[in-house]
Amino acid sequence: MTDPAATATVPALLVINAGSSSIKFKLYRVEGEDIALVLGGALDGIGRLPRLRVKDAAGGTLVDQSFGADEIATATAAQHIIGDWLLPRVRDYRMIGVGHRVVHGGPVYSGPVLVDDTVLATLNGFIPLAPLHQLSNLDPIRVLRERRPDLPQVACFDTAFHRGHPELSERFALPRALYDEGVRRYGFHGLSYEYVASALRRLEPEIGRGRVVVAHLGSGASACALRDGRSIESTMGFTALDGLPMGTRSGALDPGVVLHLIEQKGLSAAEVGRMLYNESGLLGLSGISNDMRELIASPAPEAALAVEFFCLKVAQAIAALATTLGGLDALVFTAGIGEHSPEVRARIAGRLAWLGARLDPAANAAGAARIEAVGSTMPLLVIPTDEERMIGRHTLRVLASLRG
Ligand SMILES: Nc1ncnc2c1ncn2[C@@H]1O[C@H](COP(=O)(O)OP(=O)(O)O)[C@@H](O)[C@H]1O
Ligand SMILES: CC(=O)OP(=O)(O)O
Ligand SMILES: [Mg+2]
Repeated sequence: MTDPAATATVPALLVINAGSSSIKFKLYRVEGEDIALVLGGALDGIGRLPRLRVKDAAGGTLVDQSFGADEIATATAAQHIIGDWLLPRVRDYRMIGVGHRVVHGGPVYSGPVLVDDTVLATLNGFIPLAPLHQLSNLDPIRVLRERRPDLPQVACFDTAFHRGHPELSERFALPRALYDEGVRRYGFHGLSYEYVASALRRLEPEIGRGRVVVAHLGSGASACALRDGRSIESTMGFTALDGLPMGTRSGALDPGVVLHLIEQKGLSAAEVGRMLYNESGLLGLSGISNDMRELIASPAPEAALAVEFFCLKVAQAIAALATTLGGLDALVFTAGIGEHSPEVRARIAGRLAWLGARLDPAANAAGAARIEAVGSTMPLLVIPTDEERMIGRHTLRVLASLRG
């Protein structure tokens, strides 16, 4: 029998976006300098309600399978399930490499990089700066390096798009030496913002050249000021804890609270970390859920408070970023909440009415690409993000540069 791998000639690459409770993956066919989606899936609810869903490029379901919590209790177990499912599918292709989302590239990386031992060791050093993400991001790289050492792997960073921020956006008001040691505002969700900036350039080139704030509202949430498609400032800082309140993360906080928790309440650093990363945000405020859908549906006043708090902080952040930009030519919503919640978009836009933002309720409810009303001083847009496609594009470029 012929080994299909020996006959497979169509080049393809795999993209992995591994998070704390989910692993997303996409397989792309390489077509010259572009990539075309073959299939994409996610295994989420790891350790709770694991569910593997995979769709083909046309949106047809290839797999929708639920597992017991103890069947897929860890990210490693999830990787094995995905690997076993993918293996016979990727055999039809000539795999040229794998691209990964890595959340923290620290001060070292301002663009995607081919992974080798030195890169991996450097990225390991950033694990404490992104405790919810970095280890999960690096784990599949390590496993694949063992199983397929011949396959080039490319790390693409959430921080890279924000490198080159003006000094004012990068600094904390802390002693200067700390900045030199790397204690800076890095910013995250950069792959998402880079994708949105490229989509804006394609869909609305004039808007793309202007002063735009993009609100990436998902499990993690941040906002970014873009000028001419380049990042000028982000609400996230040294870590992905800063800025907006998130599903389980506090967002910006008076640092005195941290001192209080340690000095007066006797919490250890690990306990404070757990509180700020896992027990705060929408979950902490509501005491009910970290999921915006559940909070919007809930009649509990605590849920309503959490939703309103979130929307207020997002609107405040947008106004602050508009100040950095010296004006606002457009506002873009993206990621899970930004793309799918008309309610949240309406509340945020409502709080920005003083800036002249006006939503068209019907377009907003329909999730249209342009949701501003006639008379709005600025376009309001919904652009679905695609971190995986951005990773795929970067990966292809890095692999092409290797071939010279
Ligand atoms: N229809 C919706 N209404 C409100 N929130 C939603 C909706 N759909 C998804 N979400 C929110 O989006 C979040 C996930 O966003 P996503 O960008 O997929 O996050 P991540 O990729 O960081 O895990 C969920 O926690 C959920 O709260
Ligand atoms: C950096 C970050 O917060 O990522 P996510 O939204 O995927 O958790
Ligand atoms: Mg995300």
